[in-house]
Amino acid sequence: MTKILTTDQIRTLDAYTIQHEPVASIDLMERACRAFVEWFIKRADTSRRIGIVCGTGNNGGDGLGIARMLLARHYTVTVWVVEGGKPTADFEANRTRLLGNVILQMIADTPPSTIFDTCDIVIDALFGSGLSRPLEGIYAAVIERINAAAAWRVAVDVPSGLRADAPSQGAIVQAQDTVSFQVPKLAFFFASNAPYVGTWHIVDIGLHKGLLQDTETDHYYVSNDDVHRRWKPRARFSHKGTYGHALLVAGSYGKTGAAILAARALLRAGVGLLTIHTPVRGYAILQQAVPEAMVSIDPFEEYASTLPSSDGYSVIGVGPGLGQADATVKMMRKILETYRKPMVIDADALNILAAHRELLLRVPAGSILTPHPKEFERLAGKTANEFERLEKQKELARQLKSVVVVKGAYTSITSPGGVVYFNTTGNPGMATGGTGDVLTGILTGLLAQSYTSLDAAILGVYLHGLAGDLATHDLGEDSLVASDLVTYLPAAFLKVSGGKS
Ligand SMILES: NC(=O)C1=CN([C@@H]2O[C@H](COP(=O)(O)OP(=O)(O)OC[C@H]3O[C@@H](n4cnc5c(N)ncnc54)[C@H](OP(=O)(O)O)[C@@H]3O)[C@@H](O)[C@H]2O)[C@@H](O)CC1
Ligand SMILES: Nc1ncnc2c1ncn2[C@@H]1O[C@H](COP(=O)(O)OP(=O)(O)O)[C@@H](O)[C@H]1O
Ligand SMILES: [K+]
Repeated sequence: MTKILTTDQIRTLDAYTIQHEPVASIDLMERACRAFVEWFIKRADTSRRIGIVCGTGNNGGDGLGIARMLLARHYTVTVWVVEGGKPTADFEANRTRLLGNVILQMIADTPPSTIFDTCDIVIDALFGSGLSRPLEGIYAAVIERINAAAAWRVAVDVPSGLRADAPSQGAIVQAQDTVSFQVPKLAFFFASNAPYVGTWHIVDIGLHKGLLQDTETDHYYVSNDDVHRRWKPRARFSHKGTYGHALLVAGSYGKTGAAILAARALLRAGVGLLTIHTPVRGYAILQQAVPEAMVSIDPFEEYASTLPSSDGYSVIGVGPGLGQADATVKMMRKILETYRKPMVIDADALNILAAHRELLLRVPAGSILTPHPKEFERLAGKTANEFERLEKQKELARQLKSVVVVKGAYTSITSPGGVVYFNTTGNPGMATGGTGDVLTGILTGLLAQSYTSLDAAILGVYLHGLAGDLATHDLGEDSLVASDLVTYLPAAFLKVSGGKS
Protein backbone atom coordinates (compact mmCIF):
# COMPACT_ATOMS: atom_id res chain seq x y z
CA MET A 1 0.00 0.00 0.00
CA THR A 2 1.29 3.43 -0.82
CA LYS A 3 0.83 5.97 1.93
CA ILE A 4 -0.76 9.36 1.60
CA LEU A 5 0.78 11.59 4.28
CA THR A 6 -0.10 14.97 5.72
CA THR A 7 2.11 18.03 5.39
CA ASP A 8 3.09 17.72 9.06
CA GLN A 9 4.12 14.10 8.60
CA ILE A 10 6.19 15.01 5.54
CA ARG A 11 7.86 17.81 7.48
CA THR A 12 8.75 15.33 10.24
CA LEU A 13 10.13 12.89 7.68
CA ASP A 14 12.12 15.69 6.11
CA ALA A 15 13.70 16.70 9.43
CA TYR A 16 14.34 13.06 10.39
CA THR A 17 16.04 12.36 7.05
CA ILE A 18 18.26 15.41 7.47
CA GLN A 19 19.25 14.34 10.99
CA HIS A 20 19.58 10.57 10.57
CA GLU A 21 20.78 9.89 7.05
CA PRO A 22 22.39 12.39 7.63
CA VAL A 23 22.07 14.83 4.75
CA ALA A 24 22.29 18.63 4.69
CA SER A 25 18.95 20.35 4.13
CA ILE A 26 20.27 22.01 0.96
CA ASP A 27 21.39 18.61 -0.37
CA LEU A 28 17.91 17.19 0.19
CA MET A 29 16.54 20.14 -1.77
CA GLU A 30 19.11 19.35 -4.47
CA ARG A 31 17.73 15.79 -4.63
CA ALA A 32 14.19 17.11 -4.96
CA CYS A 33 15.26 19.42 -7.79
CA ARG A 34 17.10 16.62 -9.56
CA ALA A 35 14.07 14.31 -9.27
CA PHE A 36 11.87 17.02 -10.78
CA VAL A 37 14.35 17.71 -13.59
CA GLU A 38 14.70 14.01 -14.46
CA TRP A 39 10.91 13.83 -14.80
CA PHE A 40 10.79 17.06 -16.78
CA ILE A 41 13.50 16.47 -19.39
CA LYS A 42 11.76 13.28 -20.54
CA ARG A 43 8.80 15.44 -21.51
CA ALA A 44 10.28 18.70 -22.84
CA ASP A 45 13.22 19.20 -25.18
CA THR A 46 15.65 22.13 -25.11
CA SER A 47 13.77 24.06 -27.80
CA ARG A 48 11.01 24.87 -25.28
CA ARG A 49 11.24 28.28 -23.59
CA ILE A 50 10.78 27.88 -19.88
CA GLY A 51 9.60 30.35 -17.26
CA ILE A 52 10.01 29.49 -13.58
CA VAL A 53 7.96 31.47 -11.07
CA CYS A 54 9.43 31.32 -7.57
CA GLY A 55 8.35 32.35 -4.09
CA THR A 56 10.98 32.88 -1.43
CA GLY A 57 10.25 29.76 0.66
CA ASN A 58 11.67 26.31 0.01
CA ASN A 59 9.29 25.73 -2.90
CA GLY A 60 10.88 28.81 -4.48
CA GLY A 61 14.29 27.37 -3.51
CA ASP A 62 13.37 24.28 -5.52
CA GLY A 63 12.47 26.55 -8.43
CA LEU A 64 15.92 28.17 -8.34
CA GLY A 65 17.68 24.81 -8.17
CA ILE A 66 15.57 23.51 -11.07
CA ALA A 67 16.51 26.65 -13.06
CA ARG A 68 20.23 26.01 -12.52
CA MET A 69 19.94 22.37 -13.59
CA LEU A 70 17.90 23.18 -16.71
CA LEU A 71 20.34 25.97 -17.69
CA ALA A 72 23.20 23.48 -17.36
CA ARG A 73 21.29 21.29 -19.84
CA HIS A 74 21.05 24.19 -22.28
CA TYR A 75 17.38 25.04 -21.85
CA THR A 76 16.30 28.68 -22.26
CA VAL A 77 15.10 29.71 -18.80
CA THR A 78 13.63 32.91 -17.38
CA VAL A 79 13.33 33.07 -13.60
CA TRP A 80 10.82 35.30 -11.82
CA VAL A 81 10.84 35.81 -8.06
CA VAL A 82 7.79 37.29 -6.35
CA GLU A 83 9.05 39.57 -3.60
CA GLY A 84 7.47 39.61 -0.18
CA GLY A 85 8.16 36.72 2.17
CA LYS A 86 11.27 36.26 4.25
CA PRO A 87 13.64 34.06 2.20
CA THR A 88 14.55 30.67 3.70
CA ALA A 89 18.20 29.65 4.09
CA ASP A 90 17.95 27.10 1.29
CA PHE A 91 16.30 29.64 -1.00
CA GLU A 92 19.25 31.98 -0.32
CA ALA A 93 21.77 29.19 -0.91
CA ASN A 94 20.21 28.38 -4.28
CA ARG A 95 20.03 32.04 -5.20
CA THR A 96 23.81 32.27 -4.60
CA ARG A 97 24.41 29.12 -6.66
CA LEU A 98 22.45 30.63 -9.51
CA LEU A 99 24.43 33.91 -9.58
CA GLY A 100 26.10 34.52 -12.94
CA ASN A 101 23.87 31.98 -14.72
CA VAL A 102 20.78 34.10 -15.09
CA ILE A 103 19.39 37.45 -13.97
CA LEU A 104 16.43 37.05 -11.62
CA GLN A 105 13.35 39.04 -12.65
CA MET A 106 11.80 40.46 -9.51
CA ILE A 107 8.02 40.93 -9.34
CA ALA A 108 6.86 43.52 -6.81
CA ASP A 109 3.62 44.70 -8.44
CA THR A 110 0.83 43.28 -10.57
CA PRO A 111 2.67 42.04 -13.65
CA PRO A 112 1.61 42.98 -17.21
CA SER A 113 -0.80 40.57 -18.87
CA THR A 114 1.89 39.68 -21.42
CA ILE A 115 4.41 38.56 -18.79
CA PHE A 116 4.43 34.87 -19.74
CA ASP A 117 3.83 35.33 -23.49
CA THR A 118 7.36 34.24 -24.32
CA CYS A 119 7.09 30.98 -22.36
CA ASP A 120 6.13 27.59 -23.77
CA ILE A 121 6.20 26.15 -20.27
CA VAL A 122 5.61 27.81 -16.89
CA ILE A 123 6.96 26.00 -13.84
CA ASP A 124 5.09 26.98 -10.70
CA ALA A 125 7.41 27.15 -7.66
CA LEU A 126 5.62 29.92 -5.81
CA PHE A 127 4.31 28.03 -2.77
CA GLY A 128 4.41 24.41 -1.75
CA SER A 129 3.43 22.64 1.41
CA GLY A 130 4.24 25.70 3.57
CA LEU A 131 1.09 27.53 2.55
CA SER A 132 -0.52 28.80 5.73
CA ARG A 133 -3.40 30.97 4.48
CA PRO A 134 -5.24 31.76 1.25
CA LEU A 135 -3.18 33.59 -1.39
CA GLU A 136 -4.15 37.19 -2.07
CA GLY A 137 -2.72 40.47 -3.39
CA ILE A 138 0.40 40.23 -5.52
CA TYR A 139 0.41 36.41 -5.30
CA ALA A 140 -3.16 36.21 -6.57
CA ALA A 141 -2.27 38.63 -9.39
CA VAL A 142 0.70 36.49 -10.48
CA ILE A 143 -1.41 33.33 -10.29
CA GLU A 144 -4.04 34.97 -12.49
CA ARG A 145 -1.31 35.55 -15.09
CA ILE A 146 -0.02 32.00 -14.79
CA ASN A 147 -3.52 30.60 -15.26
CA ALA A 148 -4.15 32.81 -18.28
CA ALA A 149 -0.87 31.82 -19.97
CA ALA A 150 -1.08 29.69 -23.09
CA ALA A 151 1.89 27.71 -21.77
CA TRP A 152 2.02 24.19 -20.34
CA ARG A 153 1.78 24.69 -16.56
CA VAL A 154 3.71 22.34 -14.32
CA ALA A 155 3.57 22.65 -10.53
CA VAL A 156 6.45 21.76 -8.22
CA ASP A 157 5.21 19.58 -5.33
CA VAL A 158 1.70 21.12 -5.14
CA PRO A 159 -0.05 23.77 -7.24
CA SER A 160 0.55 27.07 -5.44
CA GLY A 161 -2.41 28.01 -3.27
CA LEU A 162 -3.71 24.45 -2.88
CA ARG A 163 -3.72 23.08 0.65
CA ALA A 164 -2.53 19.50 0.73
CA ASP A 165 -4.79 18.23 3.49
CA ALA A 166 -7.61 20.70 3.98
CA PRO A 167 -10.10 22.60 1.84
CA SER A 168 -8.53 25.47 -0.13
CA GLN A 169 -9.58 29.07 -0.63
CA GLY A 170 -8.09 32.04 -2.48
CA ALA A 171 -6.05 32.02 -5.69
CA ILE A 172 -4.74 28.64 -6.86
CA VAL A 173 -2.53 27.73 -9.82
CA GLN A 174 -4.30 25.56 -12.39
CA ALA A 175 -1.54 23.15 -13.30
CA GLN A 176 -1.86 20.61 -16.07
CA ASP A 177 0.70 18.44 -14.31
CA THR A 178 1.87 18.36 -10.71
CA VAL A 179 5.18 16.71 -9.87
CA SER A 180 4.95 15.91 -6.18
CA PHE A 181 7.69 14.79 -3.83
CA GLN A 182 7.74 11.28 -2.34
CA VAL A 183 4.03 10.77 -1.58
CA PRO A 184 0.74 11.99 -3.06
CA LYS A 185 -1.21 14.52 -1.02
CA LEU A 186 -4.81 13.87 0.09
CA ALA A 187 -6.16 16.86 -1.86
CA PHE A 188 -5.09 15.20 -5.13
CA PHE A 189 -7.83 12.56 -4.79
CA PHE A 190 -10.79 14.93 -4.75
CA ALA A 191 -12.74 15.87 -7.87
CA SER A 192 -13.01 19.54 -6.85
CA ASN A 193 -9.20 19.87 -6.96
CA ALA A 194 -8.76 18.31 -10.39
CA PRO A 195 -8.68 21.72 -12.18
CA TYR A 196 -5.63 22.69 -10.08
CA VAL A 197 -3.70 19.45 -9.79
CA GLY A 198 -4.17 18.20 -13.35
CA THR A 199 -2.37 14.86 -13.60
CA TRP A 200 -0.15 14.14 -10.62
CA HIS A 201 3.17 12.32 -10.68
CA ILE A 202 5.26 11.17 -7.74
CA VAL A 203 9.05 11.44 -7.75
CA ASP A 204 11.23 9.76 -5.14
CA ILE A 205 13.48 12.17 -3.23
CA GLY A 206 14.86 9.52 -0.88
CA LEU A 207 13.18 10.44 2.39
CA HIS A 208 14.13 8.08 5.25
CA LYS A 209 12.78 4.62 4.32
CA GLY A 210 12.58 3.35 7.91
CA LEU A 211 10.52 6.24 9.20
CA LEU A 212 8.41 6.26 6.03
CA GLN A 213 7.54 2.64 6.81
CA ASP A 214 6.79 3.38 10.47
CA THR A 215 4.71 6.50 9.90
CA GLU A 216 1.07 5.68 10.58
CA THR A 217 -1.70 6.92 8.36
CA ASP A 218 -5.38 6.30 7.66
CA HIS A 219 -4.98 7.04 3.96
CA TYR A 220 -3.53 4.82 1.26
CA TYR A 221 -3.78 4.39 -2.44
CA VAL A 222 -3.92 1.03 -4.13
CA SER A 223 -1.34 -0.30 -6.57
CA ASN A 224 -1.20 -3.44 -8.71
CA ASP A 225 1.09 -5.16 -6.16
CA ASP A 226 -1.42 -4.59 -3.39
CA VAL A 227 -4.20 -6.30 -5.29
CA HIS A 228 -1.95 -9.07 -6.54
CA ARG A 229 -1.26 -9.98 -2.90
CA ARG A 230 -4.99 -10.09 -2.17
CA TRP A 231 -5.97 -12.22 -5.16
CA LYS A 232 -6.42 -15.95 -4.36
CA PRO A 233 -5.73 -18.68 -6.97
CA ARG A 234 -8.30 -21.47 -7.35
CA ALA A 235 -7.34 -24.78 -5.77
CA ARG A 236 -6.84 -27.92 -7.90
CA PHE A 237 -9.47 -29.96 -6.05
CA SER A 238 -12.00 -27.18 -5.61
CA HIS A 239 -15.60 -27.47 -6.87
CA LYS A 240 -18.43 -25.03 -7.40
CA GLY A 241 -19.38 -25.24 -3.74
CA THR A 242 -15.97 -23.83 -2.86
CA TYR A 243 -16.79 -20.53 -4.53
CA GLY A 244 -20.08 -19.76 -2.85
CA HIS A 245 -23.68 -19.40 -3.87
CA ALA A 246 -24.68 -15.77 -4.44
CA LEU A 247 -28.18 -14.39 -4.51
CA LEU A 248 -28.63 -11.32 -6.67
CA VAL A 249 -31.76 -9.31 -6.00
CA ALA A 250 -31.98 -6.91 -8.92
CA GLY A 251 -34.09 -5.62 -11.77
CA SER A 252 -37.65 -4.35 -12.15
CA TYR A 253 -39.88 -3.67 -15.13
CA GLY A 254 -37.82 -1.57 -17.56
CA LYS A 255 -34.59 -2.17 -15.61
CA THR A 256 -33.88 -5.84 -16.20
CA GLY A 257 -30.67 -4.72 -17.92
CA ALA A 258 -29.19 -3.76 -14.56
CA ALA A 259 -29.75 -7.31 -13.33
CA ILE A 260 -28.16 -8.75 -16.49
CA LEU A 261 -25.05 -6.57 -16.13
CA ALA A 262 -24.62 -7.39 -12.46
CA ALA A 263 -25.25 -11.11 -13.04
CA ARG A 264 -22.77 -11.39 -15.90
CA ALA A 265 -20.13 -9.57 -13.86
CA LEU A 266 -20.84 -11.79 -10.87
CA LEU A 267 -20.21 -14.91 -12.94
CA ARG A 268 -17.06 -13.49 -14.51
CA ALA A 269 -15.84 -12.66 -11.00
CA GLY A 270 -15.70 -16.39 -10.36
CA VAL A 271 -18.73 -17.22 -8.18
CA GLY A 272 -19.61 -20.93 -7.80
CA LEU A 273 -23.39 -20.60 -8.19
CA LEU A 274 -25.70 -17.72 -8.89
CA THR A 275 -29.42 -17.28 -8.30
CA ILE A 276 -31.14 -14.11 -9.46
CA HIS A 277 -34.36 -13.08 -7.77
CA THR A 278 -36.51 -11.08 -10.16
CA PRO A 279 -40.16 -10.11 -10.84
CA VAL A 280 -42.09 -12.20 -13.37
CA ARG A 281 -41.37 -9.88 -16.29
CA GLY A 282 -37.62 -10.39 -15.91
CA TYR A 283 -37.75 -14.18 -15.88
CA ALA A 284 -37.60 -15.07 -19.58
CA ILE A 285 -35.12 -12.31 -20.34
CA LEU A 286 -32.69 -13.36 -17.61
CA GLN A 287 -32.85 -17.06 -18.49
CA GLN A 288 -31.84 -16.21 -22.05
CA ALA A 289 -29.31 -13.51 -21.27
CA VAL A 290 -27.56 -15.33 -18.42
CA PRO A 291 -27.94 -19.10 -18.97
CA GLU A 292 -25.41 -19.88 -16.22
CA ALA A 293 -27.69 -18.41 -13.54
CA MET A 294 -30.75 -19.86 -11.82
CA VAL A 295 -33.74 -17.60 -11.46
CA SER A 296 -36.01 -17.23 -8.44
CA ILE A 297 -39.30 -15.70 -9.54
CA ASP A 298 -41.14 -13.14 -7.46
CA PRO A 299 -44.96 -13.35 -7.25
CA PHE A 300 -45.16 -9.77 -8.54
CA GLU A 301 -45.06 -8.89 -12.22
CA GLU A 302 -43.04 -5.68 -12.27
CA TYR A 303 -40.97 -5.42 -9.12
CA ALA A 304 -39.62 -7.64 -6.39
CA SER A 305 -41.77 -8.05 -3.27
CA THR A 306 -41.07 -11.35 -1.56
CA LEU A 307 -37.92 -13.33 -1.16
CA PRO A 308 -38.75 -17.06 -0.71
CA SER A 309 -35.86 -17.70 1.66
CA SER A 310 -32.41 -16.28 2.03
CA ASP A 311 -31.05 -19.38 3.76
CA GLY A 312 -28.29 -21.19 1.99
CA TYR A 313 -26.85 -18.22 0.16
CA SER A 314 -23.33 -17.19 1.08
CA VAL A 315 -23.95 -13.59 0.11
CA ILE A 316 -26.73 -11.33 -1.14
CA GLY A 317 -26.11 -8.56 -3.67
CA VAL A 318 -29.05 -6.17 -3.77
CA GLY A 319 -29.97 -2.97 -5.52
CA PRO A 320 -29.27 -2.62 -9.26
CA GLY A 321 -32.48 -1.65 -11.07
CA LEU A 322 -34.53 -2.66 -8.02
CA GLY A 323 -36.93 0.32 -7.80
CA GLN A 324 -38.42 1.58 -4.55
CA ALA A 325 -42.00 0.29 -4.65
CA ASP A 326 -43.63 -0.17 -1.22
CA ALA A 327 -43.57 -3.93 -1.63
CA THR A 328 -39.86 -3.78 -2.44
CA VAL A 329 -39.22 -1.74 0.72
CA LYS A 330 -41.06 -4.44 2.70
CA MET A 331 -38.87 -7.09 1.08
CA MET A 332 -35.72 -5.14 2.03
CA ARG A 333 -36.99 -4.91 5.60
CA LYS A 334 -37.51 -8.69 5.66
CA ILE A 335 -34.07 -9.38 4.23
CA LEU A 336 -32.42 -7.13 6.79
CA GLU A 337 -34.41 -8.69 9.65
CA THR A 338 -33.45 -12.25 8.77
CA TYR A 339 -30.17 -12.30 6.86
CA ARG A 340 -27.01 -11.91 8.96
CA LYS A 341 -24.26 -12.69 6.45
CA PRO A 342 -22.49 -9.91 4.53
CA MET A 343 -24.38 -8.18 1.72
CA VAL A 344 -23.44 -5.90 -1.14
CA ILE A 345 -25.87 -2.99 -1.11
CA ASP A 346 -26.14 -0.64 -4.06
CA ALA A 347 -28.37 1.80 -5.92
CA ASP A 348 -32.08 1.65 -4.98
CA ALA A 349 -31.34 -0.59 -2.00
CA LEU A 350 -29.23 2.30 -0.66
CA ASN A 351 -31.96 4.79 -1.45
CA ILE A 352 -34.39 2.62 0.52
CA LEU A 353 -31.98 2.64 3.48
CA ALA A 354 -31.68 6.42 3.22
CA ALA A 355 -35.45 6.84 3.24
CA HIS A 356 -36.02 4.30 6.07
CA ARG A 357 -33.13 5.02 8.37
CA GLU A 358 -34.09 2.42 10.97
CA LEU A 359 -33.09 -0.17 8.35
CA LEU A 360 -29.63 1.28 8.00
CA LEU A 361 -28.64 0.05 11.46
CA ARG A 362 -29.70 -3.50 10.54
CA VAL A 363 -27.11 -3.83 7.77
CA PRO A 364 -25.15 -7.01 8.61
CA ALA A 365 -21.58 -6.37 9.78
CA GLY A 366 -19.01 -6.98 7.05
CA SER A 367 -21.27 -5.75 4.25
CA ILE A 368 -20.16 -3.52 1.39
CA LEU A 369 -22.14 -0.38 0.54
CA THR A 370 -21.42 1.20 -2.84
CA PRO A 371 -22.99 4.66 -3.10
CA HIS A 372 -22.06 7.21 -5.74
CA PRO A 373 -21.66 10.70 -4.24
CA LYS A 374 -25.35 11.55 -4.57
CA GLU A 375 -26.45 8.30 -2.94
CA PHE A 376 -23.88 8.88 -0.22
CA GLU A 377 -25.33 12.31 0.45
CA ARG A 378 -28.78 10.76 0.83
CA LEU A 379 -27.35 8.26 3.32
CA ALA A 380 -25.07 10.49 5.35
CA GLY A 381 -26.25 14.05 4.72
CA LYS A 382 -24.79 17.04 2.88
CA THR A 383 -21.18 18.02 3.44
CA ALA A 384 -19.38 21.30 2.72
CA ASN A 385 -16.44 19.68 0.94
CA GLU A 386 -14.81 16.35 0.15
CA PHE A 387 -12.60 16.33 3.26
CA GLU A 388 -15.74 16.49 5.37
CA ARG A 389 -17.40 13.87 3.16
CA LEU A 390 -14.47 11.52 3.72
CA GLU A 391 -14.83 11.92 7.49
CA LYS A 392 -18.55 11.05 7.22
CA GLN A 393 -17.65 8.05 5.10
CA LYS A 394 -15.27 6.80 7.80
CA GLU A 395 -17.95 7.40 10.43
CA LEU A 396 -20.56 5.40 8.48
CA ALA A 397 -18.17 2.48 7.96
CA ARG A 398 -17.37 2.47 11.69
CA GLN A 399 -21.03 2.69 12.67
CA LEU A 400 -22.17 -0.15 10.37
CA LYS A 401 -18.98 -2.22 10.88
CA SER A 402 -18.99 -2.44 7.09
CA VAL A 403 -16.99 -1.28 4.11
CA VAL A 404 -18.24 1.91 2.47
CA VAL A 405 -17.21 2.50 -1.14
CA VAL A 406 -17.87 5.99 -2.52
CA LYS A 407 -17.58 5.75 -6.30
CA GLY A 408 -15.91 8.28 -8.58
CA ALA A 409 -12.69 8.95 -10.47
CA TYR A 410 -10.71 7.94 -7.36
CA THR A 411 -13.16 5.61 -5.66
CA SER A 412 -12.58 5.66 -1.90
CA ILE A 413 -12.93 2.47 0.11
CA THR A 414 -13.30 2.85 3.87
CA SER A 415 -12.82 -0.02 6.32
CA PRO A 416 -14.77 -0.35 9.58
CA GLY A 417 -11.52 0.64 11.30
CA GLY A 418 -11.59 4.00 9.53
CA VAL A 419 -8.77 3.33 7.04
CA VAL A 420 -9.26 4.74 3.54
CA TYR A 421 -7.95 3.20 0.32
CA PHE A 422 -8.15 5.23 -2.88
CA ASN A 423 -8.45 3.27 -6.09
CA THR A 424 -6.29 4.36 -9.03
CA THR A 425 -7.70 2.42 -11.98
CA GLY A 426 -10.59 3.53 -14.20
CA ASN A 427 -11.24 6.36 -16.59
CA PRO A 428 -13.95 8.81 -17.74
CA GLY A 429 -15.17 6.29 -20.33
CA MET A 430 -16.77 4.58 -17.34
CA ALA A 431 -18.99 7.58 -16.63
CA THR A 432 -21.94 5.89 -18.34
CA GLY A 433 -25.07 4.06 -17.13
CA GLY A 434 -24.68 0.52 -15.85
CA THR A 435 -21.02 0.55 -14.85
CA GLY A 436 -22.03 0.67 -11.19
CA ASP A 437 -24.20 -2.43 -11.68
CA VAL A 438 -21.15 -4.25 -13.00
CA LEU A 439 -19.24 -3.26 -9.85
CA THR A 440 -22.02 -4.66 -7.64
CA GLY A 441 -21.75 -7.95 -9.52
CA ILE A 442 -17.98 -8.13 -9.14
CA LEU A 443 -18.07 -7.35 -5.41
CA THR A 444 -20.88 -9.86 -4.76
CA GLY A 445 -18.95 -12.51 -6.70
CA LEU A 446 -15.77 -11.94 -4.69
CA LEU A 447 -17.57 -11.84 -1.35
CA ALA A 448 -19.22 -15.18 -2.20
CA GLN A 449 -15.75 -16.67 -2.55
CA SER A 450 -14.84 -15.90 1.05
CA TYR A 451 -12.69 -12.90 0.41
CA THR A 452 -12.96 -10.59 3.41
CA SER A 453 -15.20 -7.63 2.67
CA LEU A 454 -12.23 -5.27 2.68
CA ASP A 455 -10.20 -7.47 0.31
CA ALA A 456 -13.24 -7.95 -1.93
CA ALA A 457 -13.75 -4.19 -2.11
CA ILE A 458 -10.10 -3.32 -2.76
CA LEU A 459 -9.65 -6.11 -5.34
CA GLY A 460 -13.09 -5.66 -6.94
CA VAL A 461 -12.94 -1.90 -7.35
CA TYR A 462 -9.43 -2.20 -8.80
CA LEU A 463 -10.45 -4.96 -11.24
CA HIS A 464 -13.52 -2.98 -12.32
CA GLY A 465 -11.41 0.09 -13.13
CA LEU A 466 -8.71 -2.01 -14.76
CA ALA A 467 -11.31 -3.71 -16.99
CA GLY A 468 -12.37 -0.17 -17.96
CA ASP A 469 -8.77 0.81 -18.73
CA LEU A 470 -8.14 -2.31 -20.83
CA ALA A 471 -11.42 -1.79 -22.70
CA THR A 472 -10.55 1.86 -23.32
CA HIS A 473 -7.17 0.87 -24.69
CA ASP A 474 -8.95 -1.04 -27.47
CA LEU A 475 -12.19 0.91 -27.84
CA GLY A 476 -11.51 4.46 -26.68
CA GLU A 477 -13.30 6.30 -23.88
CA ASP A 478 -16.21 7.69 -25.89
CA SER A 479 -17.59 4.34 -26.98
CA LEU A 480 -17.14 2.42 -23.74
CA VAL A 481 -20.34 0.82 -22.41
CA ALA A 482 -20.93 -1.08 -19.19
CA SER A 483 -21.03 -4.48 -20.97
CA ASP A 484 -17.45 -3.87 -22.12
CA LEU A 485 -16.35 -3.98 -18.48
CA VAL A 486 -17.71 -7.53 -18.23
CA THR A 487 -16.00 -8.47 -21.49
CA TYR A 488 -12.64 -7.17 -20.24
CA LEU A 489 -12.94 -8.47 -16.68
CA PRO A 490 -11.14 -11.74 -17.57
CA ALA A 491 -8.19 -9.74 -18.95
CA ALA A 492 -8.14 -7.65 -15.78
CA PHE A 493 -8.00 -10.82 -13.65
CA LEU A 494 -5.13 -12.12 -15.78
CA LYS A 495 -3.23 -8.89 -15.27
CA VAL A 496 -3.78 -8.76 -11.50
CA SER A 497 -2.89 -12.43 -11.06
CA GLY A 498 0.25 -12.14 -13.17
CA GLY A 499 -1.18 -14.47 -15.81
CA LYS A 500 -2.17 -17.14 -13.26
CA SER A 501 -5.93 -16.51 -13.22
N1 LIG B 1 10.41 16.70 2.21
C1 LIG B 1 10.03 17.38 1.16
O1 LIG B 1 8.96 17.10 0.64
C2 LIG B 1 10.89 18.46 0.65
C3 LIG B 1 10.27 19.63 0.25
N2 LIG B 1 10.90 20.62 -0.34
C4 LIG B 1 10.16 21.81 -0.80
O2 LIG B 1 9.84 22.64 0.28
C5 LIG B 1 8.51 23.09 0.12
C6 LIG B 1 7.97 23.61 1.39
O3 LIG B 1 8.73 24.72 1.69
P1 LIG B 1 8.34 25.77 2.81
O4 LIG B 1 7.96 25.04 4.03
O5 LIG B 1 9.44 26.73 2.90
O6 LIG B 1 7.02 26.39 2.24
P2 LIG B 1 6.66 27.25 0.94
O7 LIG B 1 5.40 26.71 0.46
O8 LIG B 1 7.78 27.34 -0.02
O9 LIG B 1 6.43 28.73 1.48
C7 LIG B 1 6.32 29.03 2.84
C8 LIG B 1 6.50 30.52 2.99
O10 LIG B 1 5.37 31.14 2.44
C9 LIG B 1 4.73 31.93 3.43
N3 LIG B 1 3.31 31.86 3.21
C10 LIG B 1 2.49 30.82 3.39
N4 LIG B 1 1.25 31.11 2.99
C11 LIG B 1 1.28 32.37 2.52
C12 LIG B 1 0.33 33.25 1.98
N5 LIG B 1 -0.94 32.88 1.79
N6 LIG B 1 0.71 34.48 1.61
C13 LIG B 1 1.96 34.86 1.77
N7 LIG B 1 2.93 34.08 2.30
C14 LIG B 1 2.59 32.85 2.66
C15 LIG B 1 5.17 31.37 4.75
O11 LIG B 1 5.07 32.41 5.67
P3 LIG B 1 4.40 32.19 7.10
O12 LIG B 1 3.29 31.18 7.01
O13 LIG B 1 5.51 31.70 7.95
O14 LIG B 1 3.91 33.54 7.47
C16 LIG B 1 6.58 30.94 4.43
O15 LIG B 1 7.44 32.05 4.51
C17 LIG B 1 7.83 21.88 -0.43
O16 LIG B 1 6.57 22.16 -0.99
C18 LIG B 1 8.85 21.46 -1.45
O17 LIG B 1 8.69 22.20 -2.64
C19 LIG B 1 12.25 20.32 -0.88
O18 LIG B 1 12.95 21.44 -1.14
C20 LIG B 1 13.05 19.44 0.04
C21 LIG B 1 12.35 18.25 0.54
N1 LIG C 1 -14.16 9.63 -14.49
C1 LIG C 1 -14.14 8.38 -13.99
N2 LIG C 1 -12.97 7.76 -13.77
C2 LIG C 1 -12.95 6.51 -13.24
N3 LIG C 1 -14.05 5.81 -12.92
C3 LIG C 1 -15.23 6.37 -13.11
C4 LIG C 1 -15.35 7.68 -13.66
N4 LIG C 1 -16.66 7.98 -13.74
C5 LIG C 1 -17.34 6.91 -13.27
N5 LIG C 1 -16.49 5.93 -12.90
C6 LIG C 1 -16.86 4.63 -12.31
O1 LIG C 1 -18.04 4.14 -12.93
C7 LIG C 1 -18.97 3.62 -11.95
C8 LIG C 1 -20.27 4.41 -12.02
O2 LIG C 1 -21.18 3.89 -11.10
P1 LIG C 1 -22.64 4.48 -10.88
O3 LIG C 1 -22.58 5.95 -10.74
O4 LIG C 1 -23.29 3.70 -9.80
O5 LIG C 1 -23.29 4.15 -12.29
P2 LIG C 1 -24.65 3.39 -12.64
O6 LIG C 1 -25.61 3.69 -11.54
O7 LIG C 1 -25.08 3.98 -13.94
O8 LIG C 1 -24.34 1.95 -12.77
C9 LIG C 1 -18.26 3.75 -10.61
O9 LIG C 1 -17.62 2.53 -10.29
C10 LIG C 1 -17.23 4.84 -10.84
O10 LIG C 1 -16.11 4.71 -9.99
K1 LIG D 1 4.17 25.03 -6.35
